[in-house]
Amino acid sequence: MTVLRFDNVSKQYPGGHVALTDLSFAVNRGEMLFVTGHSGAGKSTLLKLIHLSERPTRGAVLLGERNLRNVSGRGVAMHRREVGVVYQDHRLLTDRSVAENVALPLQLRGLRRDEIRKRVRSVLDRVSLGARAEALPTQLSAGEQQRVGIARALVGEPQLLVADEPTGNLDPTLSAEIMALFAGLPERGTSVLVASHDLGLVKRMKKRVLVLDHGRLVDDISPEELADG
Ligand SMILES: Nc1ncnc2c1ncn2[C@@H]1O[C@H](COP(=O)(O)OP(=O)(O)OP(=O)(O)O)[C@@H](O)[C@H]1O
Repeated sequence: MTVLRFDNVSKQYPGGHVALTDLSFAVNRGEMLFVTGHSGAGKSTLLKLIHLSERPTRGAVLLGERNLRNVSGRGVAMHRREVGVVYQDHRLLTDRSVAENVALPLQLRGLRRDEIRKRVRSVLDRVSLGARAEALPTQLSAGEQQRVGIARALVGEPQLLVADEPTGNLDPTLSAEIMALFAGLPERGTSVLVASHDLGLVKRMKKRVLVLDHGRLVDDISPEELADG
């Protein structure tokens, strides 16, 4: 089953810069893949089209059956419930505890307090932070902070998780830990799309890799090809 599809997508920013040209690919349910490429290749732009921070100039982006062109107003918030986003700088609220940060998306949806507590506890256990629920983000290590960001993106049980350079600020050991966490998500049905310019890290994961070059999709490497290499 296809979760995400790009059909001949191009993106030109106001001012004329062409960030993506005629991009087509599909992501299956429970698939993990990377998008890589040099700085400015268009990785962040691709992710922004998925969580509707940007719109394509041409072509169509579909989440399941839904063409995102037809999503606007309140539909944007609804759409973002189905797409979890992890940022490099994790964007946590520093005056709220770990548990409060993770609870936020569910509070915005108006879930009951006991339901929120249950879900937050469960997702913090999944990222091995059950014991740090009451800590403030500033009391955590960089890797732990990133795991809180991941928990916040997962707590709403999105069908797709997108992450933009999620290990950009982490050392190699912590980066590998975070990647292992992502790699476990597809087992539970969540598809994962990670943008990273760290080719060494990407290759070690032996997952599908989309390669962008100046906004064009120049390679779509299967896990089998990487396993052979
Ligand atoms: N809001 C914007 N307005 C105009 N041009 C933009 C805008 N955002 C990005 N660009 C340009 O589009 C191109 C692709 O940018 P994008 O951020 O998608 O690349 P990237 O592969 O994520 O790069 P990096 O690895 O450095 O984050 C770049 O040339 C960038 O300068």
